Formats: sequence, C-alpha cells, structure tokens
Amino acid sequence: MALLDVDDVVVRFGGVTAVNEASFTADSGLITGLIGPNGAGKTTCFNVITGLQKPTRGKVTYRGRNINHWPVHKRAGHGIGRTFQRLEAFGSLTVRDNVRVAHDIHGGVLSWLRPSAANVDALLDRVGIAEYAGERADSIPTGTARLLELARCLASDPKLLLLDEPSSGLDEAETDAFGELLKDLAGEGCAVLMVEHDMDLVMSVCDEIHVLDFGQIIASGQPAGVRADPRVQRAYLGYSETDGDTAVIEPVTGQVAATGGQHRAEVPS
Ligand SMILES: Nc1ncnc2c1ncn2[C@@H]1O[C@H](COP(=O)(O)OP(=O)(O)OP(=O)(O)O)[C@@H](O)[C@H]1O
Repeated sequence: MALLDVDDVVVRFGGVTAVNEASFTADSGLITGLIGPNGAGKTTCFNVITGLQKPTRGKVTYRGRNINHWPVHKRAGHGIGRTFQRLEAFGSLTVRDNVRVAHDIHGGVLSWLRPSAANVDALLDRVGIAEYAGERADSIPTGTARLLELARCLASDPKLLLLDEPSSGLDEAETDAFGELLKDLAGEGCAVLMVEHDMDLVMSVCDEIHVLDFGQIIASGQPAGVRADPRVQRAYLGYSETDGDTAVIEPVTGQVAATGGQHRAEVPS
C-alpha cells in the first residue's frame, strides 16, 4: 500500500466541481507530479490531503489509515508537510528565525532543551540559501523565499512533502539545483508530491505523473508515457499530435470550464 492514497475524491463548491472522482497515490522514495492547466483542481487536491478542505466524497488514506477526519495539525504532526503557492514566511523575521520557528514548533516542548541553530543552519545550507540567513524574509528575492518555504517545511521532518509550484521564481541554475535536492529527499525515503508548471523540471525529476483536467485524472504514468498521451496534449494545447495539424479539438471533458477562463500551459516536451 502506498504512503498516500487519494481515493475517488470529489470536491464541489456550489455548482463548481473542482475535483471529480480523482484517485492517485504518492509513495516513499518517489517524486510524483500532479499537473494540469490552471483551475484543474490541483491545489484543491492538496487542500484535501492536508485537511484544509473537506471532500464532498471520497477518502484520503495515509500510512494505511483513513485520515478524512484528522484536523490539519494532526496531519502535520504525522509528517504531512506542505509549501504554498502564496509565500507564507514571517516578513519581519530573518530567514534563519523563520526556519527556527518552524523547527521549534515541530520539536514542541523538547525544542527548548536542544539547540536548534546547527539544524537550522544545516537546512538553510541544504536548500542553498545560507547566505541570506541574517536577512529579513521580506527583503529576499521571490525564488529565495520559495526555498525558505521549503526549508521551513523540511524543519518539520516531513514523510510526505507536498510542494505547490515550488520552482516559480527560481532561475535555471536554481531550478536544476532544486531538482537535485528533490531527488536527494526522495532518495532518503521522503514521498514528494509536486504541483508544478515547469514541465522540464516535472519531466526530468518525476517518477510518476498524474494529470488533472477539469477536476478529473485524465492520465497517470511515467513521464514519457504521459508526454505522449493524446489526452494530455489535448488538455494542454486543445489538440493532439495524433489529430493532424489542422484539427480543432473540443476540450477533453464535456464539462464546462470551472474557472470560465482556463489557461492552457505549454505542452510537456
Ligand atoms: N474556495 C473555493 N470556492 C469556490 N471555488 C473554488 C474554491 N477553491 C477553488 N475553487 C475553484 O475550483 C477550481 C479548481 O481550483 P484549484 O485552485 O484547485 O485549481 P488549480 O489546478 O490549483 O489551479 P492553478 O494552477 O491556477 O493554481 C477552480 O475553478 C477554482 O475557481
């Protein structure tokens, strides 16, 4: 059984079906991508897994236990860590203190008995932002702030790491280093589940990819197979290579676009 099993999850917001019978897994030692056009339901899936959003239907199983009724803090305490699309650091604290707060909260009462400085500095070094340790979090570049988010998350020693668009704001070299870091984390046994629009990164680091479109999983598998899947090409481009050059294809699902204005991202290549 996989570490995380999302089973037949449905989330409705009034008349909008944000997630529609989605089933997928993420497992220890693997990097799993959750991709899809804007409004496809990716963040809502993350919210269901972390407990911020109650599913209308379906089940989330973590380490073999149904966690549907677990509150957010209990999930976090059991090793489900998450970064957000919107940066959530304490702007008036230094980069180091941001990570120290996360580290000490995770350690609970015992954290007062053991010094956190060495661990915190090691984490900053690991994600590549040690040089910013003494800077206020609201003064650092966006890409650096994303890495700070990751360091804060890693301070809680997650077994399942959910990353929401972690590479946005990173330059090419930073993205390459970030990809290597993800592989290292997975190599240490962490389960990484990543929502990401940078298809080069997704295709190069993911072991498995699930593609959401209009709330439904339309394809799952290894990167090469997903990239070649006509349903994925239609979801991203509106047409597939197998349809011929001039074909104009209707959206993959018959459902009305949930956002009323879906962005079609570049096809995975
Ligand atoms: N709290 C909410 N109330 C109503 N509708 C919502 C709510 N949260 C999300 N939605 C809608 O659900 C759908 C899925 O949104 P979601 O943010 O999960 O998509 P996404 O794939 O993460 O998009 P993006 O890539 O733009 O972040 C969208 O139509 C969105 O407008």
